[in-house]
Amino acid sequence: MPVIIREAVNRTVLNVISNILFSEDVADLSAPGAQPFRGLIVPVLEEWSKSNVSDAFPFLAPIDHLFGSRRRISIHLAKLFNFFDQEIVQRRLARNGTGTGSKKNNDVLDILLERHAMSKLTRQEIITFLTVCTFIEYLFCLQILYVCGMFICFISVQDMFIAASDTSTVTVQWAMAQLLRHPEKMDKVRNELATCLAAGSSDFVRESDLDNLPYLHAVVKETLRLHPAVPLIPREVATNGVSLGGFPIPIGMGVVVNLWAIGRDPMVWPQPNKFVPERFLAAGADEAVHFQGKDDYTYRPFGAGRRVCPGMDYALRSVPLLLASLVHKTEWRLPDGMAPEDIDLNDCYGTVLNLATPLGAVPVSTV
Ligand code: HEM
Repeated sequence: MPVIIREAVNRTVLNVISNILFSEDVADLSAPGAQPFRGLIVPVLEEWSKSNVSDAFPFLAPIDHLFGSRRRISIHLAKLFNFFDQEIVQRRLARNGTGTGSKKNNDVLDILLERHAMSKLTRQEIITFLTVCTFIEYLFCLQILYVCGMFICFISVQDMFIAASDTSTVTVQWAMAQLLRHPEKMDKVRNELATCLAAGSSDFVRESDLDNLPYLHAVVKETLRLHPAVPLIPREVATNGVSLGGFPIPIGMGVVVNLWAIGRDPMVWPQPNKFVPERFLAAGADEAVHFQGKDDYTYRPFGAGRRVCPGMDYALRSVPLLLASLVHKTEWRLPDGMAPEDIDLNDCYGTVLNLATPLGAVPVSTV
């Protein structure tokens, strides 16, 4: 039975976030079908991505608040708030010694409750913080303001959209699709992992192993070059005297930076449409095509400047770790009758750049 890679990775990503926040898994990796926690998030994101009449006619905002998606969002958010409120209640009971579970978990909730005990944070502020942390992987147009020495977060939904899907998940999915399409590259990743982990005592890939897995990182880099999760970045020209390709761009004009096209520029990348992780291993290549770039802008899958992706460092640890965990000691086979070249690498662009056809593969344990 094929596993839908995107679904499995997405559940794992959710569990990573929930464990950082309150030391619990919120998604069941083995249960098929809809997940209760995801069921709390997805309706909010769906409503967020819909247009409101007041987007075009701001004076009609009161009507949206009464009948539009803003009203439905508050109903869905109330359910999520209630979920976090229960988490707070249970943790406080455990800390008082009257509930079950561990008294101290050294997670974000513990830190927030300590601030609460010092009267530096209200319960509602804790709930707001947990909610924003949950969405931060999903949200794209968002601003975080720091108020009163503690985070109070306001989400500013711009007039475009909310990313209802998550960047790390699609990147892992693209990497798996390319590795299954190129079995010889998959073998290289697996051999590198086997060699690296044979030197240690663990069967599991750990974050500390990542420093010894250059080919794995090259695969992630090549995946981001060909399939940047966020392919288009909107910007507004902020100064006078800007020109692009000889055309003057007036101040205030909107421009769109096309990371997808930059990654496939034949002037920069030989055989631009081919999946060749080795190009990132050539002598000096790593220096020249580092994510932060040099002075040129030939490789910027996380954007650039003041608005550069703040999740970059986290993504550059979590994406390789997720990918390595998927392929280490598990062989992935394509569904019966499917050849590597049958994998559909066409993309579709909604809020992130996704595979048009979800990737399914059959895991076979090699332990
Ligand atoms: C492979 C994974 C990821 C990719 C390819 C990616 C890519 C990007 C890109 C291209 C931008 C726009 C940057 C710009 O405007 O110059 C961005 C913005 C952003 N990313 Fe990521 N991202 C990833 C993962 C993450 C993660 C894991 C988080 C949070 C934990 C995150 C949070 C954000 C936020 C909050 C912004 C908006 C920053 C702003 O507008 O000031 N991203 N990301």
